[in-house]
Amino acid sequence: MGNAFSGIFDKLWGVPMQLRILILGLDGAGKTTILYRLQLGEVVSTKPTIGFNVETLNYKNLKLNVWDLGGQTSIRPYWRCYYNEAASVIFVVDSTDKERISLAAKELHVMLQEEELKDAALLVFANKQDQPGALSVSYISKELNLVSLKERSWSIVASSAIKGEGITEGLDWLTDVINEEQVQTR
Ligand SMILES: Nc1nc2c(ncn2[C@@H]2O[C@H](COP(=O)(O)OP(=O)(O)OP(=O)(O)O)[C@@H](O)[C@H]2O)c(=O)[nH]1
Ligand SMILES: [Mg+2]
Repeated sequence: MGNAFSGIFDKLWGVPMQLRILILGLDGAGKTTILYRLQLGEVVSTKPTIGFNVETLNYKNLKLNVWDLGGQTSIRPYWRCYYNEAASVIFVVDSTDKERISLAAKELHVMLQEEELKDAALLVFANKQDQPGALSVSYISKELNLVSLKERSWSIVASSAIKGEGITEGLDWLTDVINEEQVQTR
């Protein structure tokens, strides 16, 4: 993990660090809602994303370039165009979408096999927890086979982008991991 982070940090030495974070996941999972919840602290009304949204967030001591990519089937092949130098991936799961949890798992593992993402920390949001019957974090964790990720820093956090729950907790974990890596590479 050290090399990728050291590359990112070396380039930015002495200036506010900018880190590329990707938000990925199937269509309708809540990626855009999470991005603007993070940036504006409120719920925005969204349309399916064709292409991407990118916003810069100042979070703690970090400057984050957060890329929210469209998740529709026809757009997913373009995710790879954004992998270069991504410090981490936020993968959003719609916890009410029981039919597509295995598809979400497949897309996650295909994505994680990419060489460019081998050092990227992974934060999974089990989103839409405000909905009745939402799948639990432990169920989603098993379905996504997260325990198989031996060489990667990962965490899964229950969230509701609508209610604003879990989002800060997840980002705190992510920025802590990034900061730890920074210390290790100094
Ligand atoms: N109940 C509930 N609805 C949510 C939550 N997060 C997002 N939504 C709703 O889910 C729908 C899709 O949200 P988006 O943020 O547009 O989803 P997306 O992942 O960006 O979808 P694509 O752009 O198509 O990939 C919207 O109607 C949101 O309001 C949540 O935590 N709870
Ligand atoms: Mg979107």
